[in-house]
Order: sequence, then C-alpha cells, then structure tokens
Amino acid sequence: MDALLELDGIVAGYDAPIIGPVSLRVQPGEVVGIQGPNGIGKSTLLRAVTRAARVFAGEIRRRPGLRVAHQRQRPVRLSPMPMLGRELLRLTGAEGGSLPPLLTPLLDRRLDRLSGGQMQFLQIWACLGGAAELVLLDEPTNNLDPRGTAALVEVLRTLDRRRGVLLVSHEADFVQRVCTRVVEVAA
Ligand SMILES: Nc1ncnc2c1ncn2[C@@H]1O[C@H](COP(=O)(O)OP(=O)(O)OP(=O)(O)O)[C@@H](O)[C@H]1O
Repeated sequence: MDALLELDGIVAGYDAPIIGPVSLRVQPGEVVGIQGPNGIGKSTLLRAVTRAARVFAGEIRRRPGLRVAHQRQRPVRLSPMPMLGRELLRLTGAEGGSLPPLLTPLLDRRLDRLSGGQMQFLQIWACLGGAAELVLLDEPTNNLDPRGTAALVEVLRTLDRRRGVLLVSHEADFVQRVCTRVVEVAA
C-alpha cells in the first residue's frame, strides 16, 4: 500500500450517521484539506480515522504500522496543569529536531498559563514534531495570530516527504497556501 490512508465510501457518525459516503486518500508528502459547511461532519470524519467516531459503512485502510497524531479542534485542557511545554513535547516525542522559533519561549512555561494561541501552536507541534507519519489537524489556525499562522504554513510547506497531513480548515487562504489537494464535503 503506497498511500498512508485511504477512505473508501466512509459513512461516519455517532449514534446515527452524520457524514458520508466520503472517499479520499493521503499519500506521503501530501497535505490534504477537507472543506465544507459548519456541522457537516468534518471533525467527525477525522475522528473516524482514529475510531473515536463510529464507522457505519465503507472501509478505512491505514498503511500497516502507521502512526497517527490527532490535533483536536477543542483540546482538553486540564486545569491546573503544572506540566511544562517541554514536558508535553517530550511525552509526545516532539522535543528534538528543528523546533519552530516561536515555541522556544514556551518550553519552560506551564501549560495552564499559556494563552489559547500559544497552547494551540504547542499542541500542533506536539503532533507534527513527533514520529507520526500521518497527522490529523482540526482547524489548526484557530487562535493563531498572523505570526503563528505564518509559522504553521512554513512547517507544513517543509514537511518531511515521507509524512502526510489531513486537515480541516475554514481559512480559505491558509488552505490554498498549504494544501496539495482539497476535498469538498457537502450535504
Ligand atoms: N460526540 C458526539 N455525539 C453526537 N453528536 C456529535 C458528537 N460530536 C459532534 N456531534 C454532532 O455531529 C455533527 C457534526 O459535527 P462536526 O464537529 O463533525 O462538524 P464539522 O463539519 O467539523 O463542524 P464545524 O465546521 O462547525 O467545526 C454536529 O451536529 C455535532 O453536533
């Protein structure tokens, strides 16, 4: 299997189906964007990939041994959470390598004292800086200022060609700048 991920006619939801059928694939080196109206089920589709949502029909094929990291749209923030930025990155295997300069001042800060945008960027890097070959990003530009968005664009544009990203975003300009392909989902 060359692709990292293939969705073949996936119908996903919770108690009942919400989205689908959707078919798409993510090849190494690709940043695939999913776009569609609010509430159509884009986050649900990402959750189906990690089995956090139910799959009613279709088939999900993951390359054997594939590691997946998932940045959620509404991350859980434990409060108080005295863990430091660098400890989160160590836990997720994202501590080494070429850290985006924006993160350097956050390494010794407590997670529960970071702003929404600081936490967002740190969590994105916790996914992108680790060992996962496939990274799922759900509205990654949420809370990011233009500098944070530019840093994220740079990270995605220089992604290791062996890895792939499947992302959901309403930011048309961001999607156009980083995605190699866009999948539209409609009702
Ligand atoms: N755990 C859940 N159990 C049941 N229904 C859920 C659950 N999570 C989300 N939903 C419902 O699933 C539908 C699709 O939600 P989802 O977040 O996947 O949409 P979306 O396309 O990502 O929306 P948006 O663009 O607004 O982020 C919504 O009606 C939502 O209320």
